[in-house]
Amino acid sequence: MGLLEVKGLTTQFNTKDGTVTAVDDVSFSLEKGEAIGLVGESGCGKTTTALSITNLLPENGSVSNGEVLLEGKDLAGLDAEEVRKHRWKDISIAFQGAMNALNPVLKIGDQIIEVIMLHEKIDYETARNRAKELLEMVEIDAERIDNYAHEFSGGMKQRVMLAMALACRPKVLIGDEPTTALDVMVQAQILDLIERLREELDMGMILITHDLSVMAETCDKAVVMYGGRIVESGKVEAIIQRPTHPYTEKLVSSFPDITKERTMVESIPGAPPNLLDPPKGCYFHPRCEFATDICRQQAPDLKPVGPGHYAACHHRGDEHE
Ligand SMILES: Nc1ncnc2c1ncn2[C@@H]1O[C@H](COP(=O)(O)OP(=O)(O)OP(=O)(O)O)[C@@H](O)[C@H]1O
Repeated sequence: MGLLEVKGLTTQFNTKDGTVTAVDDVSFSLEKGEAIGLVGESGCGKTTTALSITNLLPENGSVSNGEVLLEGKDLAGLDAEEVRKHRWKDISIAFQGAMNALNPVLKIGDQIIEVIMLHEKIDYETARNRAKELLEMVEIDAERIDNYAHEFSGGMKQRVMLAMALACRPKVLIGDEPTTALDVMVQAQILDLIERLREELDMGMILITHDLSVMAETCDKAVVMYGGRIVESGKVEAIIQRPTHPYTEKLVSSFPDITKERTMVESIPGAPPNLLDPPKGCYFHPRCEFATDICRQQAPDLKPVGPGHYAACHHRGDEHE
C-alpha cells in the first residue's frame, strides 16, 4: 500500500460557459520518503490536482470521480471537520508565493504556534518551543520568533511558511511552485532545504512545478500532465533522458541544459487545449507533428514504454506490450 494513492481522480469546475474537466482520470501513488514531480505547462491541472487531494477546491469545483487514499483511508469520503484535522497534520501544502500569505500584524512565531495549537492539545509554552525548533530547522535564528513578516526577506518568509507547513509533522508535503517567486540563488537554497527536510522527516512529497530542472534536482518520479490528463509518468531520469510522449519530448527539449537553466527558454509552439471545448482524441494532437487519424479520433491510454515508465501515445510503446 502506498502512502498516498490517487486513483482515477476527476475534478470539474462549473463556469458560466460550461463545465471544465480540469483533472481527468489521474492516478499515481506516492511512497513514504518519495518525491513526485507534477509537471506541465500552465493550466494543465497541476494545482487542481493538489487542491483536490487536500479538499481545498474553490466552491465551483468538485471531485466527480476517483479516490484519494492516505494510508488506505479515503480522504474524499471525509466531512469538512475531519478534513480540517488532516490538513497540516497528514497532508500539508505550501503554495507559490505563500510568503505573501503571512499575516503582517501577527508575529511570525504566533502564526506558527496557532497552527500547532489548532491541531495538538499542548500548552502555549510547549508550542512556542516547538515553533523555535521549527525555525531552527528551516535555518532561521529562533531569536527571531517575535519578528514580523516585513522584517524578513522573501526567501526567509518562504522558510517561515515551510516551517508552518511542517509544524505538525505531515506525512505528505505538497509544494505548489514553492520557489517560483524567488531569485535563482534563494530558490536553490530553499530546494536544498526542502530536500534535506524531506529526508530527515521521511515525508512523501508532491512538488508542482513547470520547471523541469527543479523537478530533476528534487524528485524521484515524474508525472507529466497535459489538459488535465497524465500523458507520461516514470522515474525522473527516464523522463529526462528518454522522454517518450511527444509533449514530454518538447517539454524536455525546451530546457536545453537541464542542470543550468531555470526558465523555459523556448516555449512549445501552439497553446494547451481550451478545456471548455477540448479537441477529440489525444488532446495534444493539434500541436503534435506525429499526429495521424487515430490521434484525432481516440484518446490514447497510458501504456508501458519501459520499466515503471508509461506514456499515453498511439505511436509509442507498442514494442513493450
Ligand atoms: N476556480 C476555477 N474555475 C474555473 N476553472 C478553473 C478554476 N481553477 C482552475 N480552472 C481551470 O482548470 C484548468 C487547470 O488549472 P490549474 O490551475 O489546475 O492548472 P496548473 O497546471 O496548476 O496551472 P498553473 O501552473 O498556471 O497554476 C485550467 O483550464 C483552469 O482554467
